[in-house]
Amino acid sequence: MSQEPMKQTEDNSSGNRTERSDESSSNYDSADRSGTGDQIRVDGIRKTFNDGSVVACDDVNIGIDEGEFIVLVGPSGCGKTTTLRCIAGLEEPDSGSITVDGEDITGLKSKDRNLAFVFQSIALFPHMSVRKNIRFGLDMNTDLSKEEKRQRVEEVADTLGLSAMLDRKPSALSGGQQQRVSLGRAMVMEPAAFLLDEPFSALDANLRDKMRVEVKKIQRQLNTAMIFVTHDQEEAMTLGDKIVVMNEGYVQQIGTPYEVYNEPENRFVAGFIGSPSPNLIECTVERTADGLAFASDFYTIPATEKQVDRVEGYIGETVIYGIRPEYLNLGTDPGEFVADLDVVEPLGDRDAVHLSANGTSLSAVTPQGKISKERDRIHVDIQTEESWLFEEDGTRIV
Ligand SMILES: Nc1ncnc2c1ncn2[C@@H]1O[C@H](COP(=O)(O)OP(=O)(O)OP(=O)(O)O)[C@@H](O)[C@H]1O
Repeated sequence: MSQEPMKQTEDNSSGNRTERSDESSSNYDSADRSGTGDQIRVDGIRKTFNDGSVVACDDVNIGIDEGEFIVLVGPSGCGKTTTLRCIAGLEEPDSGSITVDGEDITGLKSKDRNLAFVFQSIALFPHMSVRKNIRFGLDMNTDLSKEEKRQRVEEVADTLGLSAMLDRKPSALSGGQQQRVSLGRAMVMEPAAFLLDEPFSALDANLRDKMRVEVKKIQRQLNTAMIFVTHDQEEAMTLGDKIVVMNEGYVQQIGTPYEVYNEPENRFVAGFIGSPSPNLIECTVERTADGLAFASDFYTIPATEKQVDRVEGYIGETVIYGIRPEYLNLGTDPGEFVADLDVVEPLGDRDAVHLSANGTSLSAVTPQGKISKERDRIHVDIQTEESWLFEEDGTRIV
């Protein structure tokens, strides 16, 4: 999707406004955020590489409550890992600050931050037992007594279901068990927060699903904040209490999974979250005998009451009409328009139905088996109340 990156301008987890990045300054006001009670605050982080020619992330503002599960999600290269590494102290930001429990930790070394980083690759010590692997950070960074360390390791092993495996070497564990040991190494340090960078990317799909549930359960149990990076929007939706959607270095929206799914603040978020992707249809705003409508290549979609008020000023202009696949009703007779049936793709309990209407590709989702693959033309209705409208540059209108 060709689109200018947009930057977040107002941190409000239920709805951030966005503006185009070519506008020079952000109206973000850190004073607005004082007293938010966030345990961790990322304020205005910018990080560039190669003498400033690569902007990895910019103007990143995130507040994380105690015990909150935050997921940074976005396409490859959008700046998620760099943001996480700045929080961890593995990269030094060009500007901005990071605060934990009210203390500015921006200048602290990684080891002094009391944050535990769990990497993409598992990286256990192969010659050490599970027990020693888990205890490693305590041996290196604390002067706890032997008994205190034993107790902590055993508690963590118990939480992770590793008690029976403490004397095994990592090679005698499955991939999922190894990943749990690496989580155990972080947990034993009792950090203020866990930072996880695509920790399940090396696991097969089934195990990844299981680990997601486990990590979420463990996080609930510990009630410790977690900042989790993934490029997988489905993983973000299942794990996050709050999701931070990033693109081209900028935060696009921060919200709960339902907020980013139901009320995307710009065209990028609309297109990135949800599978199959929503229909984003180019239309011209027109005045009709009945009011206002959006003329596409295949159908003139009437504006809803809510939309009429907002699009008066757009008559004659191009807008993007967004509608999720589940809000196209198929097989209604007579239907608002007719489309060609291209492919029916079984998803399990539902089918994704791919259509074309006068050259425009559309997707719908129907209950399993509702639409026969044998049909070639199909009537379609749009549940217009569920639609979004964007300006051509991607800014949400209504
Ligand atoms: N050490 C570095 N030197 C130069 N450029 C870098 C460096 N680290 C990251 N970048 C660049 O910064 C941008 C953001 O990278 P980053 O790794 O943060 O993205 P990401 O969203 O985590 O991507 P992925 O999902 O592929 O890991 C990319 O263009 C990347 O090439």
